[in-house]
Amino acid sequence: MAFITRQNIRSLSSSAALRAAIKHVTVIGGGLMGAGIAQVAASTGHSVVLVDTSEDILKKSTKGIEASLKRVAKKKFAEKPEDGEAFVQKVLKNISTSTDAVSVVQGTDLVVEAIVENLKVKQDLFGALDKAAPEHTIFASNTSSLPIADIASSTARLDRFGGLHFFNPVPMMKLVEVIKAPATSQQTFDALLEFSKALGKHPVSCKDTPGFIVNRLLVPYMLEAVRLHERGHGSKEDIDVAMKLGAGYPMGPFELLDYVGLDTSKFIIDGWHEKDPDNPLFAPSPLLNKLVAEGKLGKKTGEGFYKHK
Ligand SMILES: CCCCCCCCCCCCC[C@H](O)CC(=O)SCCNC(=O)CCNC(=O)[C@H](O)C(C)(C)COP(=O)(O)OP(=O)(O)OC[C@H]1O[C@@H](n2cnc3c(N)ncnc32)[C@H](O)[C@@H]1OP(=O)(O)O
Ligand SMILES: NC(=O)c1ccc[n+]([C@@H]2O[C@H](COP(=O)([O-])OP(=O)(O)OC[C@H]3O[C@@H](n4cnc5c(N)ncnc54)[C@H](O)[C@@H]3O)[C@@H](O)[C@H]2O)c1
Repeated sequence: MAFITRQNIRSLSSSAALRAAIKHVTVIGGGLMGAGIAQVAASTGHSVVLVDTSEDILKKSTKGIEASLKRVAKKKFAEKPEDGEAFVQKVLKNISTSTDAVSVVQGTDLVVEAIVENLKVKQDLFGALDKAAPEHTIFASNTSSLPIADIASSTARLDRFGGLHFFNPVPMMKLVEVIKAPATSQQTFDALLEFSKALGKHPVSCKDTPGFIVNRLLVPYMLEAVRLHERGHGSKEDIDVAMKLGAGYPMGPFELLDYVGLDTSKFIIDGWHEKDPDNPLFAPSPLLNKLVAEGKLGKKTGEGFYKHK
């Protein structure tokens, strides 16, 4: 049985206030991840502004969100398709779009950044947003591989900055890694945990260490798969089948690389190579570099390791 103390009441009311606080969410980057995060936040009753660099990209993001919502609705409202259509329209109404991040963050409780995996670009973005966003606004990055503390260093709100690492495809994947950097306040961390739960996700707590939990284990595995293939010790098809049928993974490593995006994969591996140049695991992959140079970025461009419809 828990005793009610003044401190308990204070922390209960502050966590209730935090829960109530995150209503307006700005998602920056309308690509694979940002569109998914915006969709899930809007589906759970948040008011969302999705930001990208052009109207054309935002139109594509909105079309993708609508298609994904229709897949969700088809399952959820199998018996009553008209309720499914109403659900799709209601969720879409919760999302607006903009190309002006600085002006939209003026009315937001939480910024979730999901732009290109490049430290300088992320720092520049957050540096500009920091000057425009209200005091209470929490900043979070969906980075796969960069230290949260390094991204946050371009702002003056280190205590209100954390990591929210979602998984692809966001509407289907239940996990969110919530990252507490050394300067992230407990209140911010709790608010991010609560927000993840409000999205219907399962949060796990992570320290700000390379790759957090999942990518610390997943990236070396993916790297070894590419090396195995480059050494001529297995075709990509056989490696994929082996990991699906032998290890029970839903996708093989080459299918997953195409799904994640080869550009994003290259950013991750190049960044780790730059930090740890003597580690042979992180050495550049001629095969990956060739595909990226040819614009074959995986599922999103129609071709990567495989051709996609
Ligand atoms: C040497 C140099 C090499 C470089 C290496 C560098 C490595 C770097 C790589 C690290 C990348 C890290 C990236 C990131 O930080 C972390 C990640 O996100 S890792 C990715 C995690 N994701 C996965 O592992 C996904 C695995 N796949 C799956 O779980 C499934 O395949 C799937 C995607 C859910 C799809 O399921 P399938 O059964 O295969 O296919 P279906 O099409 O039948 O779908 C099933 C079911 O799901 C519904 N659905 C699927 N997608 C969506 C969607 N986007 N929106 C809505 N609904 C969706 C679909 O409708 C089906 O529903 P049903 O018909 O069953 O009712
Ligand atoms: N792809 C994955 O599986 C995956 C999974 C988890 C995390 N992540 C991380 O999420 C982030 C985004 O990855 P993604 O796969 O969605 O990339 P993506 O290339 O699909 O989308 C990135 C989007 O950001 C936009 N953008 C770039 N700079 C911008 C800026 N300054 N302002 C506004 N928009 C900008 C681009 O136009 C693009 O639409 C990366 O940090 C990545 O590491 C990716």
